[in-house]
Amino acid sequence: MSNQLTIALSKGRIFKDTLPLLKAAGIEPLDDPDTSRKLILETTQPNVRLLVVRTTDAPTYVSYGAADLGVAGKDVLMEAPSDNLYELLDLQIAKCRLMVAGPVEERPHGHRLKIATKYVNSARAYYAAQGQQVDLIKLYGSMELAPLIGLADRIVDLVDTGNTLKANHLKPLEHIADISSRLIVNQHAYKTKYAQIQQIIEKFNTVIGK
Ligand SMILES: Nc1ncnc2c1ncn2[C@@H]1O[C@H](COP(=O)(O)OP(=O)(O)OP(=O)(O)O)[C@@H](O)[C@H]1O
Ligand SMILES: O=P(O)(O)OC[C@H]1O[C@H](OP(=O)(O)OP(=O)(O)O)[C@H](O)[C@@H]1O
Repeated sequence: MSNQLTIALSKGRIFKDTLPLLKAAGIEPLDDPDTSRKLILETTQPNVRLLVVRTTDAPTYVSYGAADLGVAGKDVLMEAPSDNLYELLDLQIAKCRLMVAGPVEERPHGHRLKIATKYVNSARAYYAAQGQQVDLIKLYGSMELAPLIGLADRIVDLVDTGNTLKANHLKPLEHIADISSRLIVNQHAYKTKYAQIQQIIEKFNTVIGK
């Protein structure tokens, strides 16, 4: 049986915050994804490689078994649940909140609330639970722009420091969920590579929460 282990990570925040965890497990990439164009990174452990994927694609690679492990934000996992994977560990990295936000000075609106978001499924579930009918507008980024320009009344987006909201004359209104990144594993790989994965989890646990 192959002891090759493949881990899917997205560039940027998740990659940077996962590095200290990987390092504790003796895994260090041989290339820096910010400067290299390589999408498969070899590591200091010859049997471990990292895949550089888009944030929203990490669960897909793991779900299909193209990666054994991956790191994904809870926002991504909530928005598009995948089959064939387990959420193993809360890595306590990339922490933020999924929130409803709106203009500092709310304009009166005589219509159903228009909500712009890239998290349409999470937003739909949230408003359904509130018993509130809203119109959802799917965006892929720069959500904060929508209320400024009259495309929507409110947004559902991630908030950390609140600086992006503030810079755009918006304020947080309602808390939907606390978000952090999770270690996800393909269910089949978890069985066949159990000892190897368990070892990594133990090393990760020595760093988490410090
Ligand atoms: N401001 C933030 N503070 C802390 N964590 C955040 C923040 N914004 C996003 N995150 C978390 O980090 C994850 C990755 O976010 P990141 O900004 O690196 O990628 P992205 O912009 O969502 O993806 P892409 O650039 O591929 O479109 C998100 O899914 C979320 O869980
Ligand atoms: O409350 P704050 O600390 O300002 O963080 C919130 C911002 O962070 C995220 O964007 P990010 O910085 O990841 O940019 P991106 O969505 O363009 O990747 C999110 O979409 C918000 O815009």
